[in-house]
Amino acid sequence: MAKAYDHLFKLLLIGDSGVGKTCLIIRFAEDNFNSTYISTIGIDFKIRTVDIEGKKIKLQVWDTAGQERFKTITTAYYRGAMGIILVYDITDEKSFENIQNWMKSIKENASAGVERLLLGNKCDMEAKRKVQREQADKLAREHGIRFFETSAKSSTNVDEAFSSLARDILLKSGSRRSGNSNKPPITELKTSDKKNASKCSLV
Ligand SMILES: Nc1nc2c(ncn2[C@@H]2O[C@H](COP(=O)(O)OP(=O)(O)OP(=O)(O)O)[C@@H](O)[C@H]2O)c(=O)[nH]1
Repeated sequence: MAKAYDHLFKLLLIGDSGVGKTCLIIRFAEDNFNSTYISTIGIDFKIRTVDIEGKKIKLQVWDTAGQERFKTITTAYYRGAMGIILVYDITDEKSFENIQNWMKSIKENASAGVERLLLGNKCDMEAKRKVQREQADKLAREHGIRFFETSAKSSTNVDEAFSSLARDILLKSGSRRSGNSNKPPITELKTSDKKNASKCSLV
């Protein structure tokens, strides 16, 4: 029997409580959204297989609780992750300021070569925006990582964000084997990101 996938990548979502980590995963894995807030207890995961560069990539996406009291449990899962998605809420400045602490937590707990991605979620709530796109763009550049504004509610950029991270992991694993890097530079993504940003603010 043919193998159902070519690669299995483990991804992890981290960020403050209430920024929308669970909703992003449910949108990505089940194409669904629920506005009732049920805070995650500990850790959970969902699976979706995507097609990238002709390869079937099975993504095992781990959802962590943002609440401080679960930190000991959740940080134990950092080590096994190949990609970590840092999420803040564009209507909550504190959740953006805390990204620096989440970055620190990655440094302390994750594997050295882990791919990171920054997401500003809830971009459907433009009227309540507190974090400007440019601020997050600057932070992402300082850390040399990609950045998307997303909405789990309107489905904006959710597939794009997960696929982009999976592609970077795939290219990295390929280049590790062949000794060269095919990863498009982060600046090359600017044009498409800008397009998505305007789409985002129109929602
Ligand atoms: N408007 C809007 N609301 C969202 C979006 N994503 C999540 N929410 C709402 O934000 C609240 C929190 O979402 P969750 O996905 O549970 O947040 P979380 O980050 O998993 O929270 P913890 O489990 O406590 O860490 C819920 O009421 C969601 O409906 C979004 O893109 N837009």
